[in-house]
Amino acid sequence: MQQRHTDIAVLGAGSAGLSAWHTAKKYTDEVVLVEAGEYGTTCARVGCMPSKLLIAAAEAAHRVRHASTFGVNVSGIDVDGKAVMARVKGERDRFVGSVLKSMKRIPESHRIRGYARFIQPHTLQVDDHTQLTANAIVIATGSRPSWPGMLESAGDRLIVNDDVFEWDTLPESVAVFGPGVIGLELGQALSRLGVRMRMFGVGGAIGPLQSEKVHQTADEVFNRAFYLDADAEVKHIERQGEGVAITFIERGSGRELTETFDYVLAATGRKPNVDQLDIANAELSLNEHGVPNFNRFTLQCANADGSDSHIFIAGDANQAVPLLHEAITEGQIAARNAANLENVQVGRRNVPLSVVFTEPQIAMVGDNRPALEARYGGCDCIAEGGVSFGDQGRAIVMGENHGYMALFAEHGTGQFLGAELLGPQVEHMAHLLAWALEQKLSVSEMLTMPFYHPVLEEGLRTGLRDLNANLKQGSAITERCMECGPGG
Ligand SMILES: Cc1cc2nc3c(=O)[nH]c(=O)nc-3n(C[C@H](O)[C@H](O)[C@H](O)COP(=O)(O)OP(=O)(O)OC[C@H]3O[C@@H](n4cnc5c(N)ncnc54)[C@H](O)[C@@H]3O)c2cc1C
Ligand SMILES: NC(=O)c1ccc[n+]([C@@H]2O[C@H](COP(=O)([O-])OP(=O)(O)OC[C@H]3O[C@@H](n4cnc5c(N)ncnc54)[C@H](O)[C@@H]3O)[C@@H](O)[C@H]2O)c1
Repeated sequence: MQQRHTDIAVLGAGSAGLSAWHTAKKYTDEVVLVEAGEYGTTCARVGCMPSKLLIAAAEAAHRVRHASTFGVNVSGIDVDGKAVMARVKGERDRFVGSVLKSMKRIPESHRIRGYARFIQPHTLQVDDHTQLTANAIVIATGSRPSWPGMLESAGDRLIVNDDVFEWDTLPESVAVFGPGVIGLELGQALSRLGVRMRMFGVGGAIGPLQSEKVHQTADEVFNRAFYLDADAEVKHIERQGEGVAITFIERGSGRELTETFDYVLAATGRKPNVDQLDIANAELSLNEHGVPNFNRFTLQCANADGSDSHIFIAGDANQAVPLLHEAITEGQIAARNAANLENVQVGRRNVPLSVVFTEPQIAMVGDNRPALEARYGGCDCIAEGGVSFGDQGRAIVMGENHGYMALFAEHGTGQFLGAELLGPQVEHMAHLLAWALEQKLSVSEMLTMPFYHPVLEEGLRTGLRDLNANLKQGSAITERCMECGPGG
């Protein structure tokens, strides 16, 4: 057994762990990165990048299929599943390759391969070959898919996102459980690629949406494209022959149907990889899910006795905001503080921003409505405005005029607070709004910004004008912004 000591041990060479390692290295030469699995990160191997590659193929198929909307007739469309998956995997390998290349910047002497577990608060066992003690530790072990027991009846046909990106070709059919972020992105992509797909949820949730109006619009728009029952009644799941038979009550008709699918894709959430760390030996204060309690601004964990720990937790492992850009920021903050235990500082956190790459896209900026209600404690301080993309000029031009945006601001100050967007390419608008929120702009200040014509952002201007009117800081909109250009 090798005995080793280091200033800082970083557990997990994912996006959070890598950003932690590089930050820590600025403060000390004694930083060890421990990785249990393959190098390459979840984002590049089975997350952000391969999912966007599959979506890109699906968009191509969708464009061709709907070219006749523009008077362009394409005879026949043939989705070559093998070619689709070959490109997904080929480009995915390129992204993984660039991560692997960047790993070379981390000397071998700073890396340990193996699964880390706590023996004591400062001591880790890595597989059965190394005992590592560290002055400070950054847990950056990520998360993994989780699913309810009922899906286990699908046997070897139960799959998760990781499995999709190993396919050599597309299957005939998939039942997706979980209309969350992963389910919506992958389910819609598969459907557009010609895979027979039904999507089942519980409790009615669709992605991260909270605004009733946006949620309702999403339910309608997605259901025009594919079968989505966000509050499904699934009676029975059984592994049968070459697939899985699912008995459910069909939305709309109310009929009990039994349909067979090649696979059941579990997209029912992810759980942080802290349950197999022997975390009890770290003597930390844990929440009801067994995840260490930590400070969101310092990433420092709390000891069981309430004092500050030498352990930090970053990225999906802490379950707070499981997004790539947050994982990187958290890795930096955690490592900076792990290297300065006597002078732990609050790190700068950006305003919440997330995008779901469906079509129409979903984007969330700032706190959502329930979070704002909680913050303002029912003081009637929040104004809401909104606009449909239904008759937005550029969206009509593109043949993508569906969706709705809800915008929030503070009464009195007129300060912009956040938004829920469902619409064409709202990823870009969401960035503008996040930047405006970072700058603490008021709605009237945002309205003084330039808006080109004809662009989707003119729809945003209409929404902001509606919000401004509801703030009682501007004139009410009686009709769309025709003086700003047609279809604004
Ligand atoms: C399908 C999918 C699509 C996504 N799309 C997006 C997107 O479009 N945009 C976005 O912002 N986010 C997206 N995400 C989320 C994003 O991928 C994650 O937030 C991000 O990858 C988390 O990084 P991480 O470093 O916390 O975890 P990871 O990259 O998973 O790294 C954790 C590492 O820790 C290792 N490890 C675990 N336990 C141990 C141990 N005990 N000892 C040593 N090593 C250990 C693991 O092997 C792993 O390498 C997506 C996720 C999925 C699954
Ligand atoms: N575009 C992006 O940024 C992106 C893409 C993919 C993933 N991610 C990240 O990964 C995280 C995890 O994504 P996810 O989709 O696994 O989780 P999620 O929490 O977004 O969605 C899980 C969904 O499963 C549903 N569900 C739970 N139990 C169910 C059951 N028994 N039957 C049917 N449905 C059930 C939930 O109601 C929810 O809608 C996201 O929160 C996000 O942070 C981000």
